[in-house]
Order: sequence, then structure tokens, then C-alpha cells
Amino acid sequence: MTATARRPFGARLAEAMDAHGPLCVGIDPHASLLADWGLPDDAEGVRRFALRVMEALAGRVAAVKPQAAFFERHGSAGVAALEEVVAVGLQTGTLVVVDAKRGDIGSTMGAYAEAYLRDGSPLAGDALTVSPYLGFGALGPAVDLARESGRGLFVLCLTSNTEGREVQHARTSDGVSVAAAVAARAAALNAGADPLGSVGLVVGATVGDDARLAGVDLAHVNGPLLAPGVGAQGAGAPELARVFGSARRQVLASSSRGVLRAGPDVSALRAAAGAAASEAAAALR
Ligand SMILES: O=c1ccn([C@@H]2O[C@H](COP(=O)(O)O)[C@@H](O)[C@H]2O)c(=O)[nH]1
Repeated sequence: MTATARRPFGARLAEAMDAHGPLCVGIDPHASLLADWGLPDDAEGVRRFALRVMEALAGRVAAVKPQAAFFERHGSAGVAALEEVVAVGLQTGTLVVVDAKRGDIGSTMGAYAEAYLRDGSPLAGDALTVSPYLGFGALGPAVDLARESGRGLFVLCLTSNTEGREVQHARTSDGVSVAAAVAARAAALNAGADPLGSVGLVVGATVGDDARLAGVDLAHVNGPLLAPGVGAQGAGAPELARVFGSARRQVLASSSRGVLRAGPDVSALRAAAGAAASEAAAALR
């Protein structure tokens, strides 16, 4: 597909959430899950695990989110399995958010952008998670290539782990929190986009009142809000409603182990994802 043929990620995601509900299912082949599914803890096990999730959920959820670390753990054969997930997403029209949390100095960021956001790259899904903690401006090459290719970014803002607070709640020289500064930069990139911009944020469903405490204006971002932490990390419908308030229409709730533990049976995976999607939809409508 050429860069001009693909509609912007934000528009495609909004359509997918309307069709399937606001749920992204993470593909995290933990060693313990591989054992539970009767699979070996090697690249072939990871491949079979990930392709089973795709068989169960492709075309049935708004997005899937393979966690690159669990594929990289098995070297080049593991990365090849991640490429297969990306290919199945493309073939089935299922949005793939590659959760690789890339972020580096600008010149190196250009190479990451080519790997994860360039047309024709086998690792390029529909969106990539990125870290702004080498400076938001250092993400420039990814921002540019995502825009050119109709792909999206999810920029870490308020992460679901408590350790993130020491960085994200710190104050910049302007007196605003680091998280608020990140959100403002994303909002500027999404200005005027309709229905949703393509530069999203990662805001954990576990963060409670942190958006308010850090002065992050989620509703103003005008981009998707990827909310990991649903399920295994303890967040559910009440937490989603509390964290996102008036920004709830922008939220793509994300659950990995909470759904994956239902496998390997395809019907059971579908039922678990369906239940999680219904719960998220009820909380976010
Ligand atoms: O703030 C963040 C950012 C990313 N993640 C990732 O999401 C999944 C969560 O998995 P669960 O099994 O649903 O807990 C995992 O890949 C994390 O790296 C996050 O949890 N928090």
C-alpha cells in the first residue's frame, strides 16, 4: 500500500472502535502463558501463540498490540514471528499497534521510524508506541514518517506503573508537569484533526487521579488514549471511568494477560475479548 492510499491512523482507529468497541488486546507471550497453552518457550512457541491470538481475534477487536519484548526475547526468529503478526493484521484489516516504546536521539529515531513506520518494512504495523523521555522533539522523524504513511504514534504520557510518576510528575522549568508538556505537544500535532488525530498518548487505566494532579488535559489532546492496565494490573470499568472522565470517547482500553489467560481455545479467547470489550464500552460510553 502506498503512503497516499492509507487514511490517517486516527480516522481508521475511530472507525474500528465504532465497529468493534474500544478494546485493544495485547499479544504478550509470557513464558508462563506459553506453558499454560502447552507451547514451548522458544520462537516457534511464540509464533504459534501469536498466530492463535490473531486467528481468534482478527477482525473482531479494534486493535491488537504485540509486545515486542516478548518476541525479541527469542532473537531473530522471534522478531520474524512479530513480522508475521504484522502481516496477518494487514491481510485481515486488523489494526496492529506495535508496542516497542522506541525513543532515541533524532538521528537514531530516524532509523527506528524506518523500521516501524515505513511502507514496506515488515515490522511496520499501524501504530507504534514511543517514549518522549529523550525529549519530545527527538521523536520528530517518527512524527513525520507516521504522518506521511498514515500511521499513528502512542506517546508515553502517564504510564500504568507507579515508578513512572517520578519522571512524569516532575516539573519542567515552565512549572508544568512533564506529562502535561508531553500531552500539550501531542495536542498541537492533532490540532484540527477530525474525528481523531493520529498522535495518541499512553495513559494507564491504573493512574487514578494522576491526570488531574499532573495538570494533563486529556480531552484537549484530540487523539486516541491507549489505556493499558485493564485486567491483570487491576483496572476495570470503574477505573476507566475515573481516569478518563470527559475524554472517555477517545480511549482505547488495553488488556493482555486478562484476555490471553482464557486461551488457547479460540472460542474462549473470543469470549474473553468480547466480555472485556463490553465492559470497556459500558465504562466509556
Ligand atoms: O504504561 C504502560 C505502557 C505499556 N504497557 C504494556 O501493556 C501491556 C500490559 O499487559 P497486561 O498483561 O494487560 O498487564 C504490556 O505489554 C506492557 O508492557 C503497560 O502495561 N503500561
